Amino acid sequence: MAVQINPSILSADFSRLAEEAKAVEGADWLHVDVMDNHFVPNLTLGVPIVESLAKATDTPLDCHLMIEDPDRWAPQYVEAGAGSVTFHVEAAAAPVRLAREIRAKGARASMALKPATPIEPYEDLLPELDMLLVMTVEPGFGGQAFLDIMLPKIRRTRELISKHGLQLWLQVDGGVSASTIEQCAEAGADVFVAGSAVYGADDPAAAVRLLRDQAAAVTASAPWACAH
Ligand SMILES: O=C(CO)[C@@H](O)[C@H](O)COP(=O)(O)O
Repeated sequence: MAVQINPSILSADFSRLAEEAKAVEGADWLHVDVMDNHFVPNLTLGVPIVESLAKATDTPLDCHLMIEDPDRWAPQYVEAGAGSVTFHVEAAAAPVRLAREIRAKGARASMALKPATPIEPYEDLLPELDMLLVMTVEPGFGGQAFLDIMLPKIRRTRELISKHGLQLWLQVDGGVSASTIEQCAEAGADVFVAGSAVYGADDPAAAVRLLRDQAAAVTASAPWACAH
């Protein structure tokens, strides 16, 4: 599979999470935004809800931890049933140890960069990861405008992945929609988180398919595209 679409449940109706998860079955992963009101100025959900969601859907969970002290909490999200756990490098005390622990527990390890965090200092960490997330908005809220000044960072990250011959996925998150997904794909992203563009659509499952088709059309000719 060359591209993946991960609907973000931040834009879903939290009183009907199980139904909202089922509404996007067919998506590659369900993106779960965990916020603690410290690392970001918003509060969402935690381990018990992830545990319930994992039982309510067959779609694997991609948990994005926008929290302080991910070194302590990330392993608990793996135990709760997440198939992929993303921690922020700005918050992690020991990112290499944490990535190894997530992998050892059986999940994919992923690291996120806020918009002002460059990728270059972390080049040597890339082999420790299964996915790198380049935020295309300031983390904390859905429905924000896509930051197109992140496109060069996506491009540079793709170049580093190719330079090292790695298979890790490159995810973008924030303001991803039918208007912006092609630019992200052209820059080298292959995993796309979309909240309002999916859950704001009349037919969320159809929105996922359309976004996937748009991105796939771009990456089909990309030299870095490969089977995951
Ligand atoms: O992590 C975040 C926001 O911090 C995202 O996952 C948003 O939930 C994406 O929502 P849209 O920008 O697609 O509406």
